[in-house]
Amino acid sequence: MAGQERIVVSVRLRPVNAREAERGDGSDWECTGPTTLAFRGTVPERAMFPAAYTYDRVFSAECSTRQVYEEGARRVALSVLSGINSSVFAYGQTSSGKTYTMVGITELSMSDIYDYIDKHPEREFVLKFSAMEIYNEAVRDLLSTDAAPLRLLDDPEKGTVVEKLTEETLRDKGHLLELLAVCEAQRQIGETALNETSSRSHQILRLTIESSPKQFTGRANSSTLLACVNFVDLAGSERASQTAAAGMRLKEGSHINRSLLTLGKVIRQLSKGRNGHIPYRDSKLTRILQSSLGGNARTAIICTMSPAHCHIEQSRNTLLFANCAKDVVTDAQVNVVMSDKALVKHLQRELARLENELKSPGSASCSNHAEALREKDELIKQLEQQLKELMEQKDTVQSQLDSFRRVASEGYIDDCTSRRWNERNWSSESLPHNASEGALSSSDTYDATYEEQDDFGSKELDASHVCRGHHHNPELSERTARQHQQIVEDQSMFSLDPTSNHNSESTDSHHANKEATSEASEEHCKEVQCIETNGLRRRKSQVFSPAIRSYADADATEEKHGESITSTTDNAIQLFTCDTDPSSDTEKPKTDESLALKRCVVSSRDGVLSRSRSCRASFMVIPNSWFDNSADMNMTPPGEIFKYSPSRPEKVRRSLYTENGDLQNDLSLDYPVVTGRVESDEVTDKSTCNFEEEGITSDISCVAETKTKGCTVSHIEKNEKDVGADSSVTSTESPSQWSINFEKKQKEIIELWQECNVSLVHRTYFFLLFKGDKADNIYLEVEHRRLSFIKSSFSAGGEPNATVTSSLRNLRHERDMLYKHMLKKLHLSERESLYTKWGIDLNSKQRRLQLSRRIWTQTDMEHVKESAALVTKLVEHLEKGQAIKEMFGLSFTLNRRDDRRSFSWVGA
Ligand SMILES: Nc1ncnc2c1ncn2[C@@H]1O[C@H](COP(=O)(O)OP(=O)(O)OP(=O)(O)O)[C@@H](O)[C@H]1O
Repeated sequence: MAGQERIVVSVRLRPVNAREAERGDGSDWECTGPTTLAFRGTVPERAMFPAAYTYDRVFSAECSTRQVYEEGARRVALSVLSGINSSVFAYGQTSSGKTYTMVGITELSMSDIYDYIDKHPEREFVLKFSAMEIYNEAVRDLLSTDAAPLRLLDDPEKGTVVEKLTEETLRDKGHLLELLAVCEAQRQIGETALNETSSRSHQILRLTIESSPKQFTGRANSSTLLACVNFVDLAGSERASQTAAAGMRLKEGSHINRSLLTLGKVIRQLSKGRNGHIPYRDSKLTRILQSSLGGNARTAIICTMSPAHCHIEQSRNTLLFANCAKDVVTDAQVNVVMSDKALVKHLQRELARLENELKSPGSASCSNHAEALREKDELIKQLEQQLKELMEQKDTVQSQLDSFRRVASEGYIDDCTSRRWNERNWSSESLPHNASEGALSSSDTYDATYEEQDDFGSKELDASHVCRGHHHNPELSERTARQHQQIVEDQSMFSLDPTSNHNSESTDSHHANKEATSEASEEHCKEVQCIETNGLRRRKSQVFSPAIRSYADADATEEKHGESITSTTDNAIQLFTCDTDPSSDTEKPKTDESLALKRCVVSSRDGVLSRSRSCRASFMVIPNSWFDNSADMNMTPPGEIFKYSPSRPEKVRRSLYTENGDLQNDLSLDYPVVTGRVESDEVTDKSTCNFEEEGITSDISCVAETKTKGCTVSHIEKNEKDVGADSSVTSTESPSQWSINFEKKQKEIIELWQECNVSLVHRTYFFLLFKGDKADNIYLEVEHRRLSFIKSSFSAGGEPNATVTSSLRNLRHERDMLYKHMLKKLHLSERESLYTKWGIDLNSKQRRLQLSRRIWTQTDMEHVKESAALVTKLVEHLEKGQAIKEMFGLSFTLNRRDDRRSFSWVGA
């Protein structure tokens, strides 16, 4: 588009004027082609000059000014519209037609420029016009009446500028014509011998054009173009002597020549290249036109000639000048105004436009804006309303949450805990000790509810809710029922909450444990609910031993207080509050809700089973349900579970077996059934292992050992003798048959453990505890049925349910816990040995994790034994209570006044 290019040089011959014709001075020049001018004259020195001259274009006398313009100047002149500076010169001797040509070219250019503007409405054009005259090396403003010469200033960016030069912004084309007329009038005109209207000055008409897009379409398209075009009508180039001027005219000629001579020098120098000094500053003319002469401009020079023979010398000079000019190279560039400036201008225009619109309220755009504002106002109102509603909902929920938390953390739990503790005290004081302990039925373990909620407070809340019977927020009933509906299906429903029946430190330790308990332990800390039947309660007092009667008496007392006993049908199942605080009689659950909550219950037909008093069980106790024949199972160390009283077995038997010696039908119910344990003080005192005296062992073996410490086996065996044929389960089997049955049952249980995702510690505990003793049959039987029930609940609905998911999660938590303990409990050598033994690459990553994931994953006996041994190893040296919290939330508490201490089955 632009760049280095040569000055466009053309030559125009004017016609022979009348004066020349009168002298018979014919034309010596002939345009032999569009670009060639040939000398046809006859002169002696002809051989010294070229016969033909070639330029970009030569125009004969017959050519019109329009043709000269279009073919010799138009492209250059209109470059200004593209942001390129341009200049059109007329060079020639006086009376050769310079003014005649330039006037025409200027007008035509202006016309084309306005046409262009009209054809480009998308852009905005600003035209400014200025005119100056260089006369006797003085610059004068042709648009000003002030004849004072103007100074030339050097601007770093613009180059040479004429100080205080008038610059008129053109309104339209007519305005321009007016100004041109003014310039014509202002130009110094002096009559010479050659040209009666000879221009004695150099005239420069300058049109500056700035254009920019009217609409802002991005910074890339927002550039403003700024350029100027100079129309230069030089004074005559003839020598001063030739003008026959004298005096004032002589002076004019010398100045004229000075500028012209400098112009010639500059052109000649430029034609040779830019290496040498270019004497721009030697004259006003060359200073002002510096950029047009070899600078950032596109230039056209039209050399005018008189064809008359008498002007042959001047004509040759003109042609020599033209020859030099055509070798001059300029470097035209598009002048782009900085985009930021253009942007500012655009924004200013946009601001002005908007201001105008605002001043005109009825305008369409203003109407649109008003509509938009109304819509936005509506939207804001709607959003504000929504926000208000949301805030109200938030406040409501927050209030409820606060209430729940308050109830859970302060009221219910504390009440519940204290009531439990009070109850224990109360029971201990008002009832024979074992009655209060034995009053709790292992059936509770099946009532264990497993809160699936993550929120500990919520769990606590519901726990307390159940514990307190119906001393609760009625709004929670439905929710609690739903939760229990799910919870009870969970394997963890067999969990017993370790916090429920803690020792004398229970309340404090409960809260302390709450904080210290890990997530896993929280998962394992579950609530249980106590459900029993009226029939059971009623028959209990008739069938059980005095100790039981004592308990029944306590129940009677409770009933007297209106507590939880629902007088419905025998089959009616009632939710029973865990903590039978007489003071909370009025807070007992309603029968309907009890029914809604029932899942794992003791049937009313199970009239011989002891009633449950314990509402809380912990994880490991479910299984323990079957040796948890004690109502205070969760307050009893594992070993004590087996401390059947010599005087009690019959009642135990009766609670487990029908009169025919068969297991109670309850054991074959769909609901898991647990046996009850009832102890008398006397029996307990005699049979219960004294953990303090004996120093409770700190590993799982203690359980087995305890079991064999004459607390259970001998009594059971004795019981069997007592019961005799009544115990069909065992009495009908020979030792060898029992051994076979045991292995078969054990194998099935192991399989069921795997299928039911039973706690690994429970498996270990159970596996190590029951190794084939004949008296264990009942436990095996109950465990088997319990697991069968769980398995059936797993597949209820034909697909895995939440219970399965929950059990798997718990199992994973337990594995994680074992994984964590590996590092603490196993030396590196032990671990490496285990890795090798269990087929884990010693170099593999997550070796411990792999190991934890493989424990109890198979059912072959070898794997089971190894798994049990490993689990035992991992949990054996735990600090007192730690296992409870972190693994099982299990605490067997010796709930005796003289032996109130927390006991973990994994060690004290
Ligand atoms: N191509 C042309 N056709 C017809 N007439 C012309 C042509 N060129 C010039 N003339 C006439 O010649 C006369 C002198 O022309 P002009 O004034 O333009 O010369 P000039 O070069 O400007 O002289 P000066 O330098 O003295 O001003 C004018 O009367 C003009 O009308």
